[in-house]
Amino acid sequence: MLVLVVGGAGYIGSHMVKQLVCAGHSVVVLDNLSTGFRDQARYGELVEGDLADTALLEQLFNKYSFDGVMHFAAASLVGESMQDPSKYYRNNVVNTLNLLDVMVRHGVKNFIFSSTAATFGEPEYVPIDEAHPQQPINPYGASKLMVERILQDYHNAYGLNSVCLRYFNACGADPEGELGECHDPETHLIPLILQAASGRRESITVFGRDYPTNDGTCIRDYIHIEDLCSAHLLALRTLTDGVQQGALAFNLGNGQGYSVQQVIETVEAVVAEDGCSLTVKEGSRRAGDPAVLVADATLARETLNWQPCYADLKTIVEHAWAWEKRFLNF
Ligand SMILES: O=c1ccn([C@@H]2O[C@H](COP(=O)(O)OP(=O)(O)O[C@H]3O[C@H](CO)[C@H](O)[C@H](O)[C@H]3O)[C@@H](O)[C@H]2O)c(=O)[nH]1
Repeated sequence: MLVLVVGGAGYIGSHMVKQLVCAGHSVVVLDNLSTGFRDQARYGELVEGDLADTALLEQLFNKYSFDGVMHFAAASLVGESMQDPSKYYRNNVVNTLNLLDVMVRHGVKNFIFSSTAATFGEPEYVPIDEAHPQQPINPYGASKLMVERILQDYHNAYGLNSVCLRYFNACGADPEGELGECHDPETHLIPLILQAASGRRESITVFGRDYPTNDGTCIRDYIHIEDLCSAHLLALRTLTDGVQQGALAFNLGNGQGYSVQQVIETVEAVVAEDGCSLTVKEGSRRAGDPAVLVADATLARETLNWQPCYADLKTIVEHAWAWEKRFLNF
């Protein structure tokens, strides 16, 4: 297969490109390297640019006959989306429309879209399955839900087949240590704790201990990047093989929640093996954080035959720590 991976130099996209190449597929990466890194684009052919550039998209689709497109490029900071919704609707919705319209014009029918648990908003029940109401509470979640709805209409009108994969908490790193998480700024819990352990950051702050959970800290469903990527590959295959058609959507998580406190304790245990420790500070709640977010991913397991390999948080943290350790002089 020849696959276009948009945002293929970012955290999730770069792992996806490696997995596609290792599975014997050819990949063209489109990335403007604003959040992606040249160093992360070590597989596939890199084209620098973004989805706002429709002339570039036309050129790419004229040059290559893609079997499918995977779209990872998005702005994804909840807080920023409240301050600057225009950026989110333009980047995540308008630019995605540019891509979809080029696909339709060139008859490319298979599309895999990075969606998010944020499309559900405040959970009415957990674990969250696909039947859960989607009522996003921030522009980031709303922008992703808009694309989910657009994809349904594009299937009905233009026969575009798509799979939306709603990530819970993506984490971990390439088990071979070649790729990992490098957001700037970093906002995600596991890399922040690891940076506190490696000395790149002074401390980690717990955002609230007064949630209605066992230890008072928020619970999340941490899903290894490799498992996320394997679901994408299965999703693409189910479309290209003609097994499934339509505008599909699946929730992706392990179905097991860990509290912030449990994550900190797991990291402490892993980094202690290298003689490292960290300073934990107490903070107040972060606006917009639900107490518990856990996925019911039964549909993905049954429909795509998806079998995540890394349900154990310690292994996830070990892979992320191996990546973080390149900043230490070990
Ligand atoms: O310094 C920190 C950072 C995070 N947390 C806590 O750790 C948990 C996880 O926070 P992350 O920021 O790592 O992840 P989120 O659950 O907020 O974010 C996830 O869900 C979001 C939508 O809800 C977006 O999709 C985002 O990209 C995805 O990682 C939350 O309870 C948060 O309050 C802290 O206590 N301290």
